[in-house]
Amino acid sequence: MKFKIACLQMDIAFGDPANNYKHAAKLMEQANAQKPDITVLPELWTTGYDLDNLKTTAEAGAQTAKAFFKDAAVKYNSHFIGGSVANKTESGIENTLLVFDKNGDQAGTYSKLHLFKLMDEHLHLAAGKGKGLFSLDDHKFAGLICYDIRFPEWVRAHALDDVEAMFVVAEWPIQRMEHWRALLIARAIENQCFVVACNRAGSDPNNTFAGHSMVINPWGEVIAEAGEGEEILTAEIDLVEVTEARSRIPIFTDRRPEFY
Ligand SMILES: NC(=O)CCC(=O)C(=O)O
Repeated sequence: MKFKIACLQMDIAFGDPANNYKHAAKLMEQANAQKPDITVLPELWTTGYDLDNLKTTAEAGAQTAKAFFKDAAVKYNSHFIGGSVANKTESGIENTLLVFDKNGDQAGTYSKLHLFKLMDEHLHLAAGKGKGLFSLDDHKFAGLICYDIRFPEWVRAHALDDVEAMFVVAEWPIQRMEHWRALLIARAIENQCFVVACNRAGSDPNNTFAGHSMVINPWGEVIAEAGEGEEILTAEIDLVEVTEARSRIPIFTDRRPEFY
């Protein structure tokens, strides 16, 4: 099955959800010209990394974002990997990815498991507890958030659940852009799956972000890559390539987990 993907590599206004909602809505309207099957947004796109003010800007149960994606999915007849938002839960504020299918039904959710100390996440956020698995059109996918890509064992745990594409939403700074590219390509090669990675563009008071959203095939070939600025990156993925790669080099049956 083929899916047309649109990554909304948006700039994000620091701590200003109202403006970010307006801006995301405008980009969705523009992306609709390409009629994407799956639309992807970046990490913490409603607030950016304004972590000091999350107590006021985080949404209880991510309710506003959920209503926004429910409407957008039906309006644009697109599945949404709705980036992540600051989500007030009983355990604290989580960095939560939302997935809505094109009928407007929530298809998945995942709260970031690995908190990134270099950007103070551990001081403001509560870590998630489960995997980011979901299905769209009877295909298995996974959602990962930014720093998660530095944990190959976490990504592999999803691949072992027969995932065919991993969606990574991020706010990855430009200083470590070469890590971003290398890690994403490695995760695609070693798990023989598509990797669709949507980063943000622009700057906040502490960081300039890399952009360079990417779509990578199961051979590790970059089939689409954005520049540094705001951009809608589109690409088509054909999941038959996952089956082909996995039968040509059968790493999943050749594994020797009894020795690991
Ligand atoms: N938002 C993040 O998780 C950033 C991760 C990052 O920059 C890294 O180098 O890892």
